[in-house]
Amino acid sequence: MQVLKFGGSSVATADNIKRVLALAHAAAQRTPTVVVVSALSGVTDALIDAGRRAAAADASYREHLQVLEQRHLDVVRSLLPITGQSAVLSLVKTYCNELESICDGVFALGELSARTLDRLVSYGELLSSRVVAAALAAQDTPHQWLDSRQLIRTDAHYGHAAVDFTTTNPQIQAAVSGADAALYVAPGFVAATHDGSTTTLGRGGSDYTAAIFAGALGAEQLEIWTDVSGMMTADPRLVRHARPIPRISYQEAMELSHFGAKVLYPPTIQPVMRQGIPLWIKNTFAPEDEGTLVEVAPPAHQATVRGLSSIGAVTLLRLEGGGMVGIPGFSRRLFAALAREQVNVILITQSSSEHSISVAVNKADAARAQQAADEEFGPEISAGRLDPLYREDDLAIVALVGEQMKDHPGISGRMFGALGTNGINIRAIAQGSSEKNISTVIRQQDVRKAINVLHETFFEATTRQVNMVLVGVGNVGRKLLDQLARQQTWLREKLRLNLRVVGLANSSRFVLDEEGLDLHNWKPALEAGQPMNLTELTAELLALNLRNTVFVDVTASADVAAGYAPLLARSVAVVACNKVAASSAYAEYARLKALAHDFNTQFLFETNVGAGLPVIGTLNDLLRSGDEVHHIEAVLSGTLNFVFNNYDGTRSFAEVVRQAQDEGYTEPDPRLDLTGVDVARKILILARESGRTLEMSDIHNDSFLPASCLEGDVAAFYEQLAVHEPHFRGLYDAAAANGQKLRFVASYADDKARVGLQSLAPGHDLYSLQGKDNAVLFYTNRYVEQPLVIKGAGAGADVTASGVFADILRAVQS
Ligand SMILES: NC(=O)c1ccc[n+]([C@@H]2O[C@H](COP(=O)([O-])OP(=O)(O)OC[C@H]3O[C@@H](n4cnc5c(N)ncnc54)[C@H](O)[C@@H]3O)[C@@H](O)[C@H]2O)c1
Ligand SMILES: N[C@@H](CCO)C(=O)O
Repeated sequence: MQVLKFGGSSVATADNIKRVLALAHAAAQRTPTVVVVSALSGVTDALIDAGRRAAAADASYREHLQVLEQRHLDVVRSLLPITGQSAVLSLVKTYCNELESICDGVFALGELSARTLDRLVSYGELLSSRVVAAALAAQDTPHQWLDSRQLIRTDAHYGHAAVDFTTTNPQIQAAVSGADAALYVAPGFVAATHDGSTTTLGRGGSDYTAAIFAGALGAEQLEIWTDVSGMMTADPRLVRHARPIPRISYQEAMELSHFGAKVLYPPTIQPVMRQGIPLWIKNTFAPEDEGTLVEVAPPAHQATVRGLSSIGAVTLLRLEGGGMVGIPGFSRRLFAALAREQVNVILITQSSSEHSISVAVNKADAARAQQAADEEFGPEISAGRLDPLYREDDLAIVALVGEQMKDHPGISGRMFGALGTNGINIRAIAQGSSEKNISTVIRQQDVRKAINVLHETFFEATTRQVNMVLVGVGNVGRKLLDQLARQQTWLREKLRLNLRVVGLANSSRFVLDEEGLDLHNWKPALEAGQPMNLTELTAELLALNLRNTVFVDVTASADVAAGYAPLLARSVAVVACNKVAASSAYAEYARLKALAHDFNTQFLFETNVGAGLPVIGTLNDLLRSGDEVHHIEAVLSGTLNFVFNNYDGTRSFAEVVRQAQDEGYTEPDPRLDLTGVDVARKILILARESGRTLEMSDIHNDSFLPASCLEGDVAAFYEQLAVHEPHFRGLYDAAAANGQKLRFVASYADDKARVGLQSLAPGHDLYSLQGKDNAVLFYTNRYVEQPLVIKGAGAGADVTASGVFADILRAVQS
């Protein structure tokens, strides 16, 4: 004996019912089968709506009932051959006439009682089960229609009646054992009181009907046929990679279904759990899919978290005040007051200080709950011993479910860590001591992000989505996009990162696309984007509320740098090769670092010094391991090193500078390189990263550039370089005469930093630098006689882009 239940979508149309017939027929070949059906999808709601209209003296209920009648007649006509239609067509009409009479009565009285409503909605299942039975008859499949109202006895709690199993079980057993059919069809949801008045078992109650039949008959299994392929690891409407859970315990299934996994009506579990009857959840539209098996003890599995669930539209109510500490009875009074108002409490937390109790309730119940509690505690509130009940709306509950969580340390740590690094604030936490469920209350608007982050953390060790916005698509930005495009597959396969660029901007346009831009063809999307406006870009990005988000600044713009703070404050990581922020006022640099720390995110700018060379990372490692930097000497300008390596008077100084710019070593404005400002910024950043509180004005800059080179624009600057050719030639000749080379050197020692041109002899550590190389010498407590040296290309779009790339990976992997 087995019981199969088909939900509303499985019987929504004639074609769907044909699938049900085939499945039922096949099942009955194997073993006697009871088929329980829901109403056609949408019918229960339509019946409630018709009843309410009638009660509100709105005569339009008649047209609504006609639509319902027509829908059922149409299904019969397309499902059955003409010869088999007449009996069931007249039955449908009879039922619909009864429905109309009930509604006419409601209309006349202007009142819809719970009892009448149950009577009204029972017709949904009566109709659908009769249609299915008639279709079986038409195809000569032996079967018997069972009237659940005569078999399932309940109390008179209309709308949510409680089953009297002592009477029900023998009635079901007698009805089935007395017949010799192999296939039975019964309406779900409906039952009756001892005196025959129709009741219903609560919304979703057809599952429960099926479980009651299965329990009474000691069925070998219960199958719930629906429109998804099992109970999913998370709501598939929220999580694209949600997948069916192959096996799950009754307890876990109950937790998940209580918490919003709508495929199973929670009471369903009880009758089958009592007898250990296996329960399958299967997909009518993909019967070959394995589905979910709910059983006593599913095999242990590596994923200790079995599923995730969420409930939206939650309100948190908090009773707080010194007056409740150590005094028994406050929680009893609170819960009694809520119970009197029929308020269902979804979650409870109380701090061990006993200073506050928080309860989560459905938003629809919140006003009643608040009033009930305020009335109950009126005297204490007036006396100032308790605060008025505090209410916070627009919240949701997100929960991890899994029986094995209790044996594994660190699950809640991973949960809170994953939510925290994504800027999701947890308002309350609840975990029962059985630890089957760890629940967090968060903002409603964070639910999608939270569920996805948690799904990735607990179910998708294989892929983590990273959402990146790149501002600046010049030399470095374009190279970075090339590198990302080339590495995307590798990142997915080796690092399990699905790195997507969801936003791009240059100085004129920006584009955001939640689905990710095509890295091989991003230009058309950017050109079709909106006019660049950083405030709008930031607002739109934050509104998308994507997980693992990184904002990458590859501009040289002070405006863009000024926009980091609001991003960090929402836990968006910032990766900058733009040096403006880290070299701005110390207070700003410190504020951004503190924001990153406080909001559990990253502010990384490795490429600010030495481009792709690991300079800042190495310095941080030295300090973290307890070393102390007391002296730095460095060549930090790729441009100036290139210029002084290539200038020997055979080509003009201006030509060599132009070549550096053409090859992509200079700043967008090359005067920043030639004046030494770019180098001053870099030594300032190194000093700060070494723990010193220096400002730009503390850096002594011995510029070698004649003052007139800075008057006017970049074109005028090149003209002035040409005018001052003898000056540059003089500098070169003086050094060459002594066998020396010109190097623009930055140094830091004794809390003082300076930058300037030096003429270095062959033995000097910085003498033999090639091309656009940089070199940094760190003298520390551990590197005393010989410095720690970092050396290599210090400018160039390719190396810089790879440094930015490394920072992005650091930001999302930390
Ligand atoms: N080139 C290198 O070797 C190197 C090395 C290290 C760091 N950097 C830094 O990289 C940054 C970019 O250098 P680049 O050579 O790619 O410059 P670039 O001039 O080629 O590109 C700059 C990009 O930024 C965009 N931009 C400018 N202002 C903007 C604004 N307000 N809003 C949006 N976009 C804006 C421009 O449209 C352009 O797409 C600079 O900060 C530079 O210091 C460069
Ligand atoms: N313009 C810079 C780029 C690297 O920061 C340089 O030449 O060093």
